[in-house]
Amino acid sequence: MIFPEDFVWGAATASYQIEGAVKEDGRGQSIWDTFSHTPGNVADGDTGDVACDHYHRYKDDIGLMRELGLAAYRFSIAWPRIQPDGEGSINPRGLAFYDKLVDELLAAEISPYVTLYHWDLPQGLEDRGGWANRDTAYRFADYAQAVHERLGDRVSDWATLNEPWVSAFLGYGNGVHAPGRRDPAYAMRSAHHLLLGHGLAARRLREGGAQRIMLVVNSAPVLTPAQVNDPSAVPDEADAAVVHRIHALLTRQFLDPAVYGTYPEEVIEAAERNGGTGHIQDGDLALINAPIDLVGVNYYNPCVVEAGPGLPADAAWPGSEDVKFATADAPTTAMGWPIVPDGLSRLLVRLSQDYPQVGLMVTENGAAFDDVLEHGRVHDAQRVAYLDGHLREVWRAIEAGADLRGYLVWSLLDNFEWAEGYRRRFGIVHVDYGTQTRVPKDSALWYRGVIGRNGL
Ligand SMILES: N=[N+]=NCCCCNC(=O)[C@@H]1[C@H]2[C@H](O)[C@@H](O)[C@H](O)[C@@H](CO)[C@@H]12
Repeated sequence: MIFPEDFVWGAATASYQIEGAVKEDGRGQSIWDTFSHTPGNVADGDTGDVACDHYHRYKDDIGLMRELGLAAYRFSIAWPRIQPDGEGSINPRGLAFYDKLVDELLAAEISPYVTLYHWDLPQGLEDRGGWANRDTAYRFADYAQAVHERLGDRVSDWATLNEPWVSAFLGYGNGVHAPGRRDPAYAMRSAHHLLLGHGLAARRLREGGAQRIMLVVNSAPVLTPAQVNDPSAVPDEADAAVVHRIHALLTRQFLDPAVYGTYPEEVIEAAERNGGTGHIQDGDLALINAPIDLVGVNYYNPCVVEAGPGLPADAAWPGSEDVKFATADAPTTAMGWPIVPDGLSRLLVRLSQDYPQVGLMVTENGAAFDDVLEHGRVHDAQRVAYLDGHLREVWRAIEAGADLRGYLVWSLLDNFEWAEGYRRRFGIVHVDYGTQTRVPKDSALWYRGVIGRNGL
């Protein structure tokens, strides 16, 4: 299986998950600093205070990327390093770090893919309502413009947001993520304001001459248990309705406004039942519908649903009250997520058909397994099998006509896995957090071969 000649092979990380140095060079506090330091929120009381110490080790990490033959590296910029309180003057030392990072990547002939927001909102903005406050969307656009003005001469690929669904519904809905708020109306408002921030920022980036702009979403094929292993299975009417609605709430809620400037009716209905639609102002959808070049797809597993009793009220997301989230008849990763490789090709083909105007890139795909470092090696055969299986599906989606531009494995390094802390390892490179020693796992060596052959 040989991929297109210009197919982009890379890896992805995020600022709060790898940088550490949370009080260095004028960095302000983020909602994840607050959340992780609040007892009970993160497994084992872990925080991102040190993480992979990437802030100090970025040159060596880029050397690792070069040895693996990566063509691209997706990283996020910590907004609190750029504007410690989320607005106003720019912190030159914060911006200088990313300036050096970009130059080091270019010197290693690695293309920088910048994510402007990967969940570490400045705490000052959260104190003023966070994403539930419409003004945050405008502050995000200001921040995006300031970063692009400094890096736009060397960075061609820009993602505005990473997974707005997670920011809104895990951050403001069920509180599993920062800022840990549990209010379905706030979640609906936050989803809209995140999208508004995307649209406003995308316009500023385009005005500044950005070459490629993308919105990165966590997405999944929404399937009934029978459909997981039998694509020809026909759901009954109740299950079909639930599948349609959850697809609208998980994926279309974000891609329809961004690509078409419309909301699915299921989103309006969910908002009407959770605080109303007063936050959706005339003209907002036109602002959100800023032209983008790509959709970044983060895929881990399918979303398996059937009609039935929903999650408990404090865990349900608006619109999912009568939805039973089912298990798939499939092996699982250390996160308990089902391993269903063809879910990726089914998703990519569906997105290419629903949004033919934009290209696609797999901006995250990977798995956590209970890795063991022994005699200086990590024989992570399960991760090799996971990546191999999913890459075969990426190839199949391309063969089926999807405009797939590249694949970025999640993640380059073991890192701070949000509410799971450091107990879950997604990296193709092992990190010993006590010594900060990096050891490429077998999956990294395997991935290097895939890149060298441009295929499987
Ligand atoms: N069932 N189930 N769940 C599917 C996943 C729920 C949404 N979480 C993600 O997609 C996060 C994405 C994030 O960008 C990255 O920062 C995270 O480290 C990875 C791994 O967690 C993934």
